[in-house]
Amino acid sequence: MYSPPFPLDKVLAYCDLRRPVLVNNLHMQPHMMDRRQIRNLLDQAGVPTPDAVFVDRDDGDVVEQRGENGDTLVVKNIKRKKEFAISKPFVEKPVNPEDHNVYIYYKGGGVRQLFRKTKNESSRLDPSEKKVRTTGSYVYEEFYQPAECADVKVYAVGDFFYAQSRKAPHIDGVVDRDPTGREVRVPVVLSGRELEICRKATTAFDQFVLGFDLLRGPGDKRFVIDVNGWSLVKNSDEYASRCGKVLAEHIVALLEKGADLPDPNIPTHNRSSRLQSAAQQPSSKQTSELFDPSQESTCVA
Ligand SMILES: O=P(O)(O)O[C@H]1[C@@H](OP(=O)(O)O)[C@H](OP(=O)(O)O)[C@@H](OP(=O)(O)OP(=O)(O)O)[C@H](OP(=O)(O)O)[C@H]1OP(=O)(O)O
Ligand SMILES: Nc1ncnc2c1ncn2[C@@H]1O[C@H](COP(=O)(O)OP(=O)(O)OP(=O)(O)O)[C@@H](O)[C@H]1O
Repeated sequence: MYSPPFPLDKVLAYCDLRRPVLVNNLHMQPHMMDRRQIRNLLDQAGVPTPDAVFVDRDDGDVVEQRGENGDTLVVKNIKRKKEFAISKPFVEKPVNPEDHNVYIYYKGGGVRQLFRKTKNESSRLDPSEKKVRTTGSYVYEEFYQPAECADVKVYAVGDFFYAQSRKAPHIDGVVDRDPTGREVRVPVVLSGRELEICRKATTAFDQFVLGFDLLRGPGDKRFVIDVNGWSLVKNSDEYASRCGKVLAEHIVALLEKGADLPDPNIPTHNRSSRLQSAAQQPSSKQTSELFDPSQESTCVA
């Protein structure tokens, strides 16, 4: 996943013009920068996700908490004539997926605040808080207690799905690390149904390499709760060798299909002038606005 200020528009324009071999569909990236769009894509693809309510304060949504402990959240928008409700326990996720300040609200009171790991801490409990955040836009999702208190992190490389579990950060907020300092992870064998869900998820985003989180809820409930974009496993030789093989085969297959690669026999400065003439063609108007050909050598590097 890219983060601002990475110039995605410029990169997309460059790829449209030069058509390099792309492992992942870059045009899906903008749709992966908003948790609402991510959920919509998953839902459309038939990937199970927890029930959710969206709060869009920029669009005039108003939030009320009802019941003794504010256990029911009601979202209203008079202009749009909409009213939705969700009851605790629920998870409050900022619409920006790069914002990892995800809060879990428990029935009767208490909030577990998750954040990007700092040393060995991943979350903190405020036992008395009952009110949701009053600024910003969020996805509110039903909370499911995970089987074995664990998240399942899935790393897809084509049709190869590697999964590992780790203690869910809301359990006690303490990151378990091995003697090398890596977070403790345990390889997971995915069931046939889980693999089917994984295939649907990668297809939904048209990504060859994709990381996402699977929640094993009560009974046979399975949900995709988070999509992280390009992500690779850091500490598994088994994964590394299979990932390398699958990726290499995929890239060779793409090359055999005939990608429009820059001709390595043309020096970069000549390629820049060729690019300039292409950029000046009327059909490339948008590209030429976004992409400065004098920067091509930098981009290629
Ligand atoms: O998916 P990736 O490979 O891009 O990695 C993500 C994130 O994975 P996620 O999105 O699946 O949660 C990692 O979290 P985990 O999977 O280890 O929990 C996180 O590691 P972390 O917090 O440092 O954890 P530790 O290594 O200290 O254990 C890492 O931060 P950096 O290594 O500091 O960059 C992030 O990279 P980025 O998004 O570029 O900031
Ligand atoms: N609906 C849910 N029910 C139960 N637990 C959930 C739910 N959604 C999220 N969680 C828990 O909260 C954690 C953080 O949620 P999520 O993965 O959506 O946020 P994130 O900040 O994008 O995380 P990441 O660091 O993986 O990018 C999950 O790893 C999981 O433990």
